[in-house]
Amino acid sequence: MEILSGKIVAEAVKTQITADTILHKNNTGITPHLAAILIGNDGASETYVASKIKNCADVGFKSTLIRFDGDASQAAIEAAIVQLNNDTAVHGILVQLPLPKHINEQQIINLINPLKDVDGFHPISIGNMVLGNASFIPATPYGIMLMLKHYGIDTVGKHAVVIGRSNIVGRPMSILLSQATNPGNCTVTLCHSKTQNLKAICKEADIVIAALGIPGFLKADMVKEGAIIIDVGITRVADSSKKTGFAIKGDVDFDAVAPKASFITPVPGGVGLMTIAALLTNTLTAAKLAAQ
Ligand SMILES: Nc1nc2c(c(=O)[nH]1)N[C@@H](CN(C=O)c1ccc(C(=O)N[C@@H](CCC(=O)O)C(=O)O)cc1)CN2
Repeated sequence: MEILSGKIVAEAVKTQITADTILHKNNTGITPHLAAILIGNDGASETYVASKIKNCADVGFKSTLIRFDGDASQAAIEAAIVQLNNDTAVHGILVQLPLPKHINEQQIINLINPLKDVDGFHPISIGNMVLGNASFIPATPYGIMLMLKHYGIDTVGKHAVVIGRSNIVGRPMSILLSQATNPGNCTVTLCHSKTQNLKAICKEADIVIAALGIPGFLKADMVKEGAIIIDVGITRVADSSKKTGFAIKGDVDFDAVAPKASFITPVPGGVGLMTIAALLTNTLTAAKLAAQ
């Protein structure tokens, strides 16, 4: 069994981005610039956005954080997006999810200029991804693809089971793994809360992507010997032994599943870190596109 380290791969991706950013600055005089919108004060979202801002600085990007109170109006958030769309010094825009219940999420996403849609959530980005055209790929599935590639894992012809059909992870992951690339070229089964015989389906899988948000859901008796296990879960579970008061738990029962796996991602230190690395990759691409 080999652990797929998000820490190692994300560092490698960031080293490459740092070098490319220096080149881009030397050639164009332009510094890639990411704008992040954070609404409310959800603890996990605060952590992820803070990490995005820090990582931008690490690779030589500019970043701007725009904060709204949790009761901000749809109109106020939309006005901020329009302003960022019109700001030629900003290359990438993201709105941290989830949003407060009173905000229409799709309407917000639809408003982002697709050329600055570094989260890859805009319908144009999703459409291009499905068609196999150049596009911004949602950061978590993109990060997983970068990780599989880094470790030289051959996925061609393999049966991949994706558990979870969210627009930001499961659904795009199923599309990417089905594309005629390597990683890719998988036969994909996309499972969700209404799937029958989930255990039997998982047991058939050469690759399992667990992205359902239930800590420890994937047990050892649900996976076959030698399977590749990718854990997308990042649930905060109360843990008084931690300074923070919580532990981060994946969707995989790691200790029980790891001995059966050929490769497995840890939580923390796996897919989460790749999400940030992929976002940086998309932001540099957006800056390069703007300079053309
Ligand atoms: N606008 C977006 N919102 C959300 C996305 C996204 O891609 N775009 N994905 C997730 C959250 N997410 C990024 O925003 C994210 C999740 C996890 C991590 C990460 O680094 N995890 C670490 C642990 C960090 C910690 O909690 O201490 C790890 O797994 O090692 C980064 C980004 C939902 N929202």
